[in-house]
Amino acid sequence: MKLTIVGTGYVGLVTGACLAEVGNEVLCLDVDASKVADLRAGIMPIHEPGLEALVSRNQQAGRLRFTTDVDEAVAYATLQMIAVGTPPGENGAADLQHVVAAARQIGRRMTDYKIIVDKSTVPVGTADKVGEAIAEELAERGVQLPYAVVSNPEFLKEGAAVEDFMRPDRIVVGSDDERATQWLRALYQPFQRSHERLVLMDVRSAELTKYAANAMLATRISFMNEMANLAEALQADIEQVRRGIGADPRIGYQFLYPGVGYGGSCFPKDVRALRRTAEAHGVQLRVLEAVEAANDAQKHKLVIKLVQRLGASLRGRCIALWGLAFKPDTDDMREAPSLTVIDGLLDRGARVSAYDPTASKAARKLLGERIHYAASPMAALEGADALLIATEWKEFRSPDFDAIKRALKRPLIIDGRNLYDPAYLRELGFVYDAIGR
Ligand SMILES: NC(=O)c1ccc[n+]([C@@H]2O[C@H](COP(=O)([O-])OP(=O)(O)OC[C@H]3O[C@@H](n4cnc5c(N)ncnc54)[C@H](O)[C@@H]3O)[C@@H](O)[C@H]2O)c1
Ligand SMILES: O=c1ccn([C@@H]2O[C@H](COP(=O)(O)OP(=O)(O)O[C@H]3O[C@H](CO)[C@@H](O)[C@H](O)[C@H]3O)[C@@H](O)[C@H]2O)c(=O)[nH]1
Repeated sequence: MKLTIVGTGYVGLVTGACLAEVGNEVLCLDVDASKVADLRAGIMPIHEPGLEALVSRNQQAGRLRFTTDVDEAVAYATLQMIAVGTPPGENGAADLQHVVAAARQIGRRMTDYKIIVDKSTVPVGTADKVGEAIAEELAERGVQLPYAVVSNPEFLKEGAAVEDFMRPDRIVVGSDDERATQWLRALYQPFQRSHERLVLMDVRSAELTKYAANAMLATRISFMNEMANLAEALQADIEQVRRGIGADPRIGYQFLYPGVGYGGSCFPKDVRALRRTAEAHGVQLRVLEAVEAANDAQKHKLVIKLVQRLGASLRGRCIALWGLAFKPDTDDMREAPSLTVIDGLLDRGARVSAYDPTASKAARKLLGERIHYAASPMAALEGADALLIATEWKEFRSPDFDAIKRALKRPLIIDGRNLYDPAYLRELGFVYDAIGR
């Protein structure tokens, strides 16, 4: 099958490469000419495990191409998948300008039946807006052509995006058009050989499903962060509590890790956008209000703990920070909790020496030279008064604690990801503060 992907970011590029991998011919369109030039030259715009090899293999096989030419992209395929960004607008609602622009550029050029697939995360009613934008463009041209708008939200996680796409738990397709449904069923057939994964529903329900899923996961995290704060006050250990509740199959183990708050390009913006949607329809989402407030507070937790140890002013102090990316295995800095930690440290007069295996370049774009970017975990510790951990990269899990102790001015570790055994670290002579234990 031939298909066009509009927007070659995290979702568009992974979707394009994975759909090419199963034999489709995919043309990825982007307005960012330098991104397209890099991709053509084999340079990946993002760090995502397995992606580079996948892109390169399918490029070489001629199944995956990149372009900035909108005429070519619209003419290329019946299936036009929109995977452009939907960043938060002024009041937190999803900004749909890129989605609508993508729809208009299709409407302006199409000459036959098109299926427009919304893969971007978009509020309920967006498929109608996309349909209207296309209808307006067609009317302007004085032509009548058939088209369908389908909602097919994406559930991949950064850091595991290729794996998530290739082995989906479910594929949600919201369609009110039988012909379009059949196309989508055929497109996803290779991903459901062992059992049916397609969850078919109406368009509006599919749009809401995406937000409901992210809101539910964000709720679990904020709930656990609050339980962790309570565990600290009660001298209980949240890690033991986590195992105790996760064993209940009704609860399960996943997404129960307390930490420095959720970040990334999805949970914060999607929780906010869902709240705005609800407000616009006169519905109060009290739970999500609290989820967001709890998360905002949690992002300050590391600095609060540090201040409890070193005092309110951090002037003259150097603080080492391990981890900048919002989660491991990505270089994405969008809404990374580390940014709140860094602001808190700099505001109190500290110098920050940070190490991240992949995200330093992306962090530098946001922070410039306000912090020092160390070349290795150990280099970040030289002369530092304490070590803070914001991201659970694998390479931080089993460090040389003797070397850490020698490098730090005082043996103080404040761990926002509960990587180590508190009893063991105290035995080694560290002052070790974690989350909820
Ligand atoms: N990042 C994730 O893990 C993830 C997962 C699931 C869903 N989503 C959703 O998918 C959407 C895309 O997210 P992302 O992280 O991939 O965004 P991104 O910012 O990484 O990529 C978007 C791309 O679209 C391009 N673009 C913008 N307007 C365009 C146009 N008119 N024509 C062609 N290209 C255009 C941009 O240049 C950019 O390269 C968002 O709605 C997001 O919420 C993201
Ligand atoms: O137990 C947990 C799990 C996650 N997090 C944090 O939550 C954030 C989001 O993590 P994760 O969900 O793994 O990454 P994303 O790439 O943001 O993926 C989410 O957002 C995507 C975009 O909508 C969806 O497609 C995915 O299904 C959804 O998991 C990160 O800051 C994590 O550190 C925790 O604090 N505790």
